[in-house]
Amino acid sequence: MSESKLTDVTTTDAWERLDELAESADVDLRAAFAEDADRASSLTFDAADLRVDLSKNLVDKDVLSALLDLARTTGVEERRDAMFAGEKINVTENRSVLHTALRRPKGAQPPLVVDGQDVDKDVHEVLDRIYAFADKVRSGEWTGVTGRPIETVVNIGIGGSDLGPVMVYEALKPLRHERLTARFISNIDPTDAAEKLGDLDPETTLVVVASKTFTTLETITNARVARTWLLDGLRERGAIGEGQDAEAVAKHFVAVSTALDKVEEFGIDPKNAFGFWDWVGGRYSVDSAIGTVLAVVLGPRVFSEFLAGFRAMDEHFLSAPLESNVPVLMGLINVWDSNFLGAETHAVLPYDQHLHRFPAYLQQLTMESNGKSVMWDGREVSDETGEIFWGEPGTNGQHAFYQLIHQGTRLVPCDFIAFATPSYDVKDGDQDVHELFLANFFAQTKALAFGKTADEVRAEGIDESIVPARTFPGNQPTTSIMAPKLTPSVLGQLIALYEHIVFVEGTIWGIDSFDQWGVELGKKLAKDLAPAIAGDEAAIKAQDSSTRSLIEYYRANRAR
Ligand SMILES: O=P(O)(O)OC[C@H]1O[C@](O)(CO)[C@@H](O)[C@@H]1O
Repeated sequence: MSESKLTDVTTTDAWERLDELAESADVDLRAAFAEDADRASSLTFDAADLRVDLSKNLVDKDVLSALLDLARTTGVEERRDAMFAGEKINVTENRSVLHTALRRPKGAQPPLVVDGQDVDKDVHEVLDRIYAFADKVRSGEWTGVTGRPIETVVNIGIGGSDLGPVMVYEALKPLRHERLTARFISNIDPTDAAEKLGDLDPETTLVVVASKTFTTLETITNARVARTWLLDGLRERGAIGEGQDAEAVAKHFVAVSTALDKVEEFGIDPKNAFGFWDWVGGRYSVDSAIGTVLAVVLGPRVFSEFLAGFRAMDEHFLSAPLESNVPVLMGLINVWDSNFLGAETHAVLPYDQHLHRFPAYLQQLTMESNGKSVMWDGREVSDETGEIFWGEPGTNGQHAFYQLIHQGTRLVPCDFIAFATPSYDVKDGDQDVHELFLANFFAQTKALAFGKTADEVRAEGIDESIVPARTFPGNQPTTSIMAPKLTPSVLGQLIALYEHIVFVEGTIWGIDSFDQWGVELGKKLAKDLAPAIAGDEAAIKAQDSSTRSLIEYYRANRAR
């Protein structure tokens, strides 16, 4: 997208209209549902296998029509098509943004060729290699250096090289190979590696070092720690002798990266490395080779169903008209809530224990993507960007923070996610426990939308003095997302849905959702601070007084 095409969205007619509507319109959900018997059906949409009910949001026909104008004015469809075609829409890094190419089926037409690169061919070559490797590990043909089959796959990565794999593993764990489990080391806090490796048997452990850049301090440090752990462990039990380190590393370490030269420098055989490309952002990479741990433990069939799910949502995003395009509508409603109604945060509340890491995954996807204050032409934005995402699975959250959503002073839009069929059929006597669980899901969005009036409270004979405390204002916006079951495909659909929501919001705000310069300064400073922490007096003196005194506290209190 050329700079000249970028108009500050806040200067557009659509924005002005939305400002007016926010001043004048006061959508009352009780009244809106009472007046329009078709509200639920007209605001419920299907996208692939997802049923998405937007009717409990604070929108009416005028608001939606102005929001759709905003999407047209800001060229959401044109920029979407540019992204899928491989145009360099990541302007600050001069890169294409092609995570959607990772899930194109073999033989998709027309083929995707970008800058002379046959993207489809490259994607499927890597996928085929990953699947062949996964099959070998799963069948027991690939063994550790002592000939024993692999039992634990340890993924070492951070950010996008961790959050996606761990979230998907947790979500689909019942589908894992019966011999294989996965563990995930991400934090440079030595506790993480110590606890995750401590009780493992090096003879049956395979380490996947996952890093797009292969320079990330946490990952490279943890990979070295794991290599030392592996070699020491094998030596201690006499499993390897002098000169066998490289052989052991070759059987127990594989790597995933865009920087295959650095993988080799680290000592991992490039034969055991799976590549991807700079046009896959870290937080958009779970469906690239970064998912190798998943292909191994869950299997190639599960992984390909997962990819097909992403693709199904991509097709919806590409082809549905704006008026029924779910990622577009959800992105627009998020803009309405945060820029016009003053919502400061956005909760995502999955009613499925297997999705317990989904909110953490979405935090990186949404906040690293859209936490920006300059537009892609370098000018400062004129209004808020980047929603703050947070959440926990239901029903746990109900007993923790829902009070604030129901009766606090803030507007907290919530996405509720649930599945018709549970992973486990459990009965409490005659009671289907999943039905109890879903009763909570339905009850919460109902209570948030319609509340409980003072008269309804009084009608229950409540003492007048506590009627205000027991009244629920309602009118809290929610979106309900349901699907038949949490399958690999449905999970892929959900992830792609949020990827595209982020894209829509970023396009409207005119920001580059695909860079992450904001994390660079801290990374650099951490490296620069190392000498001061190690006791270099000159380096300590060079610090500001607060940092200096914190380092001095550390040095005085570190027990060894
Ligand atoms: O995969 P890498 O290169 O190790 O990076 C890990 C993560 O670090 C970040 O660059 C941010 O620090 C993320 O965007 C990325 O997912």
